[in-house]
Amino acid sequence: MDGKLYIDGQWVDSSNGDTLTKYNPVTGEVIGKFAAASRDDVDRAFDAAEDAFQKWMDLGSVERSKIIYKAKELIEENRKELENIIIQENGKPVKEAAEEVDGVLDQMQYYAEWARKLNGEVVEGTTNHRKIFQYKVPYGTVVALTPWNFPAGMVARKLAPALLTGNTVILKPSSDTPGSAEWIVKKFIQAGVPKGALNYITGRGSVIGDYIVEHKKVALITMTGSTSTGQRIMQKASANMAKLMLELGGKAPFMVWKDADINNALKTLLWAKYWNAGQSCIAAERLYVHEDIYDTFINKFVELSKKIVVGDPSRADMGPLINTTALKGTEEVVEEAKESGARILYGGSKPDLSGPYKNGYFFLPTIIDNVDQKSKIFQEEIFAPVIGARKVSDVEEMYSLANDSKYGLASYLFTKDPNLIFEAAERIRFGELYINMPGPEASQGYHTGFRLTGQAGEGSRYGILEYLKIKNIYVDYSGKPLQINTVRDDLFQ
Ligand SMILES: NC(=O)C1=CN([C@@H]2O[C@H](COP(=O)(O)OP(=O)(O)OC[C@H]3O[C@@H](n4cnc5c(N)ncnc54)[C@H](OP(=O)(O)O)[C@@H]3O)[C@@H](O)[C@H]2O)C=CC1
Ligand SMILES: O=C(O)[C@H](O)CO
Repeated sequence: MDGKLYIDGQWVDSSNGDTLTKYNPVTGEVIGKFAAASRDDVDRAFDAAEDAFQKWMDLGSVERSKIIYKAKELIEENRKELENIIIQENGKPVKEAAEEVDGVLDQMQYYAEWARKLNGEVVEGTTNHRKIFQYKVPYGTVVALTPWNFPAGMVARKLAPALLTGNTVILKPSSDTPGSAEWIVKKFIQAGVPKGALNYITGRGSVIGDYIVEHKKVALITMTGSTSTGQRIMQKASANMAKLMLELGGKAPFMVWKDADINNALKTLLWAKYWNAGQSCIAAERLYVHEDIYDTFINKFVELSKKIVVGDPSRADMGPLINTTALKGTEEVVEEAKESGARILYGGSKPDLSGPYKNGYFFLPTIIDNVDQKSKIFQEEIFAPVIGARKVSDVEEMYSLANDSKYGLASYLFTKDPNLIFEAAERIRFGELYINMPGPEASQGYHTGFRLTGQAGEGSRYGILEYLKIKNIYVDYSGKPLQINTVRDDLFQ
């Protein structure tokens, strides 16, 4: 990581020389420093994005897609470098880092394929010689704010569609993971994105974030992160009525009915809970199991969770939490659960690791039983390898508990009953329901949520259309004198 900003085609330090420090979550050691952008840097990035817009839009989607395909090729050729950065700055185990890069490539391919397929419509006007041309046009300058949990995947998911559709971009990644974003930006530049069309700035959201999202030149803000930050962005963005795409918190219910294929359900739960150490917006956060199979299912889940290997990324099944704040927050939630009478069936603390991993931000897989539906464990996004469990006895109870959440992104159901499958599809109020299968969301699916999970969505035709506005051009080509009822014709005689 060079730790510089990329503004108007130049790699530069922050104009006031300020920097931030990045730590390795596996060892707690310093990885390096990176620039903390000033307001002046932000202004210059917006000016550059605005200046580059017309030319970038005029290039056309086919030429823009060639650049995205090229960037994809460059990422693929050098993918090990990106995997290593993800491992170092996020702490992901080797296999998860490789999987994330697969996802990056898939998204680049998917979005590039949309070139020349995003056409507007010609609509009939009030007479046969009048038409309304509904153009699909880019918004202008897109601000992309990305999180640390998928530090490369989220960057690709925002850059590729924003650029393909002809918008110019200012990317600001999480201060916990600037390295992956910087590396990907370099590949886009190498692939031919012209100066100003893509700008990259770093700096603490709490310091520079308001200034960015309130900026008078922002047209669209796409952000993935916490609901509280999303709400703040929404307030601030109202200053300029920027279009918002906000992918925020989740609290996925994982429902296991009495007729479920237990092994498939357990395998999926191991993934849905421990993938990225529970730090994903689609992570299983609440386990509702039918009473007839509850004890068997939970006991097996505890036994399997004990076998999850943490520590050395080259052999671990699960990595650490992202930083000390996340670790402390998780410890507090578990303590609170204990005090409220819940039972810790397994985990509940840091693992006992030695050597370089001793100071890493690891937390054991943690399963908590006897959890009250109204408790923090069942209501707040925990974002850690911690899950609360509860018995259910009938379907109404299951739907009502599952839907009882302020978040509404992903949900899971395991059953062999076709009636239950179709009924759940109607009754579950979540943007995604995974039935008898694991996630994550596909590039061709629309990743969106109900309630406090946010606004708009990403992926699929619906997601890419979020980056385009509809402009209406009304034309009369009859060549005849106009008849306007409220304007007297005799004025023209
Ligand atoms: N839905 C999801 O996938 C994610 C959910 N989360 C949830 O959020 C919690 C906290 O994580 P955290 O990293 O603090 O998430 P944030 O929501 O604070 O950060 C997400 C992104 O927004 C930026 N940001 C922060 N504050 C502002 C602001 N005022 N204006 C503009 N941009 C801002 C961040 O930059 P910076 O890093 O510099 O603050 C980062 O790039 C997690 O524990 C988890 O519960 C987090 C990440 C992803
Ligand atoms: O935000 C997330 O956590 C990703 O979309 C993975 O599902």
